[in-house]
Amino acid sequence: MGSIAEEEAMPNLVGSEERILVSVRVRPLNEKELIRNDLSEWECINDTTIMYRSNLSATERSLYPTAYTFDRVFRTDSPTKQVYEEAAKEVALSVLSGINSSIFAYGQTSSGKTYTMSGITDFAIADIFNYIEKHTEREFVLKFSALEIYNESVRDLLSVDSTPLRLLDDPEKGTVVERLTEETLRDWSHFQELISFCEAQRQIGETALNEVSSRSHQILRLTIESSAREFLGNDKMSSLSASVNFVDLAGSERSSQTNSAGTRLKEGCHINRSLLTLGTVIRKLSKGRNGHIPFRDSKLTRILQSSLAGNAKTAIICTMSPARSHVEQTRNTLLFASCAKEVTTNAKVNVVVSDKLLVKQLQKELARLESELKNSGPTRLKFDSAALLKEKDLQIERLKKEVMDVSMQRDLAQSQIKDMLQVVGDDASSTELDSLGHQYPKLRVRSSFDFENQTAERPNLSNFDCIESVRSFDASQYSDGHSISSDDNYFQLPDLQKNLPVRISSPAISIVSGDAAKNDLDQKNVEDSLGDRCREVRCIESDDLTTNTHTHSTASSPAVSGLTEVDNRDKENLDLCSSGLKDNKEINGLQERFVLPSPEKISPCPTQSSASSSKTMKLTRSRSCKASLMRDPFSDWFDQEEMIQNTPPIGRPGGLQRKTYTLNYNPNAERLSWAGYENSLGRASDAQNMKSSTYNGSYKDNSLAPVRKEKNDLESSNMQANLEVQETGMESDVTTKKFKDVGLDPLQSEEEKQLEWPSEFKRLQKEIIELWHACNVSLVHRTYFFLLFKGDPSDSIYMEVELRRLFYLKQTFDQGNQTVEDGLTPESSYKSLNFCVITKPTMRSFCKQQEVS
Ligand SMILES: Nc1ncnc2c1ncn2[C@@H]1O[C@H](COP(=O)(O)OP(=O)(O)OP(=O)(O)O)[C@@H](O)[C@H]1O
Repeated sequence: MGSIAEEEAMPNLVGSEERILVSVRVRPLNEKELIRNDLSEWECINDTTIMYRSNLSATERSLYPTAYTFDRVFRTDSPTKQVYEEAAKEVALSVLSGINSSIFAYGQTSSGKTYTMSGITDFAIADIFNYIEKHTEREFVLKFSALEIYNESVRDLLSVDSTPLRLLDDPEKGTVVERLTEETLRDWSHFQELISFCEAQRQIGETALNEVSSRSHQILRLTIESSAREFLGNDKMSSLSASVNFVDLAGSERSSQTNSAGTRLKEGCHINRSLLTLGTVIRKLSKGRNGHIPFRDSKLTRILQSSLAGNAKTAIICTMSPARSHVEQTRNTLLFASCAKEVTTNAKVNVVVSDKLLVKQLQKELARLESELKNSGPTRLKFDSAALLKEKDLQIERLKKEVMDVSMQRDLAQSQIKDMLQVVGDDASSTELDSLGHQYPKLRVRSSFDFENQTAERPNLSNFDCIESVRSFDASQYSDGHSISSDDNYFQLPDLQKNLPVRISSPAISIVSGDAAKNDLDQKNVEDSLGDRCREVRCIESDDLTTNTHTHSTASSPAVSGLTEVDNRDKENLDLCSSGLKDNKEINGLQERFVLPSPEKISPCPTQSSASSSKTMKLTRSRSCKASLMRDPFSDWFDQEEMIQNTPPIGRPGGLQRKTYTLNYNPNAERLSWAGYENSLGRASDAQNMKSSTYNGSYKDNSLAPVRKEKNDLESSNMQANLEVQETGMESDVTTKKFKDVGLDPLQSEEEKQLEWPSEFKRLQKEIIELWHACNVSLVHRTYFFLLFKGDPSDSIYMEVELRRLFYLKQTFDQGNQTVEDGLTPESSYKSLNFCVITKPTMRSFCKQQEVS
């Protein structure tokens, strides 16, 4: 070993890969083996190779090698001193140079591990004391600790307290044993004293193979810190610190051979399990350190992790019996040894530097780096800054352009909102509507689309850049989770042409211009600029493309029957909803503050007139759209709370009443108007008709399609999106029962009414997203629900009802596939939903595109 002073001056801080030193020691046949005339089957043919003497059968030859080579092989007559000198000394004493080291004894029970290890420990400690005595220029501090792992519990062998100790993970030291006693070793006799104490403490039991069999893994650890005396206490002081482990493993054993039962059997199981883990760790390490190494699978491998694969020099001495009766176990030992040969560790000198010295070293390093930067810096910096400037310029240009676009969008959006406000403001000033509103607060703005018949007039999709920004919520497209905005209120709908009625000619609504390619950004920006006042457009449409092929038609046309089918399905869904919601506390908790919805709200059906209103579009189901108002929707909601609560919530005797209006957009004036509504204002008789419009169909007999009394002039003008303002009620007897059944009883408790809608709504929005992800199927039936948020709480009600339905479907879907009604499984119902949530700017963009086209 070189001078420690020299090594300290240039310590091996980097470390180097080094293979584990593996030796095999063969003990002589013991008395028992001799008595039963066991033969010695192994022969050490030289200092490094051991051979199996007997002829192997053909099968054995294919399985086992006959010769095994290791760093060193010790014959039966080799004394322990020789084993120490040649197989352990160098590794053990490297601790004096600040290098961690470990010496293991591994082998079958009664093979001589304890015999070998105790000798090696003694020799090593003696050598260490000798070294210390000779090197008076350094000051050494020796700390000794001892532990055993017995039945997977760690015990302090230097303490009489047998409480299991915990293992902790230290970022620097690795696994450490909590509260392990560390004795400062004074001299040789002190060491002998401690060793005797440990031996007395260690778990030993008698087995058929060994009268004093070690039933635990024992780890004796000696930590040595040393410093040059001349630097003691000054700035230059640094010290070396390392540990050497002497590990006497419990022996692998076969319960049949050890005749173990009860406690011994339990011990044997723990021993074998931890040794198995050790074997696995060694085997994996021998193949490189790629992949997971199960160090944490046993306390033994956890504690020895750094010795097996980290900063340590390691020697393993495998002990074996030469007896034929143990040949199988011996082969296992040799196999373990062969793997261990391939394992490398990375030992380095562990220098403990004083704080002052550390600061000095760091300052020096800093100065070096600064000078390096000065020398090579200018050219690189110049280059870097030029590239950076160019990039920034480009970025500024891009941003300027975006700002312009966004400003334009904002201006147009604001003007549109102004128009809409004006429209609704006019509405609000109408005495008639006011009175209607108070009587029937659940006003709807509905759009009816008929788009299946427009095949010939299908838009050239290339004309619809905005389509990219209005994407279908086909769950399959979202299986990878892409395209969902981080904003819960904002979704991108990738497949508009499949889901929305698109026409090039005569757009019903055409609003604002914008760069379709920047739709996403525009939408967000415009959305931001509008703030809470312009929330979003929500769309849920029911469209059975395969079964409900409707033509635009009159009430008596086949299309109507098709529509009825759709509505029937919706009714079924509502029924499902109704029955399923009964026990759902979560959902029931959401009902507060809401006027009970009518069936039409849940399953809006196209009226006859709406069915005929669009010549070229198939009307599969009416939609509900409501223009966003400038006022905060939620404040509006609260403003109108009283009105809602004072309003008979579920219709009046006489049944459903509704009226419809058409939302018309005048591209020249850039103005939206409610054509039907204006008509109705202008004609008291119409209003009267509307009021008397009664939903005659029974909820039970599937006649959900509401009767539309109003047919305005614009409906015949080939408008695509006829938005109906409908006022709904319902058969009170049927509905009250229904909604009572499902927990939507209007007679809510005061407490329930206090719950805040906005936060609930936020939560529901999140639920929609989750549902959407769960709905990972290709959809035949689709349900879209347009909802332009405004201050009218009826929107919220509508939304809520749809959500309840969703919840119910989700709930039943999650519970299994039990058929609910009419052969309709919750799964099929659930899967039949396809949700589109379209932001208002997206909608505008879409409409604008229609106008352009
Ligand atoms: N090389 C050897 N020369 C002479 N006797 C030996 C040698 N090795 C072991 N023995 C004897 O064999 C017996 C068993 O040895 P030891 O207790 O060391 O085995 P072990 O592997 O530690 O067993 P266990 O795993 O059960 O604790 C002891 O009596 C020991 O003296």
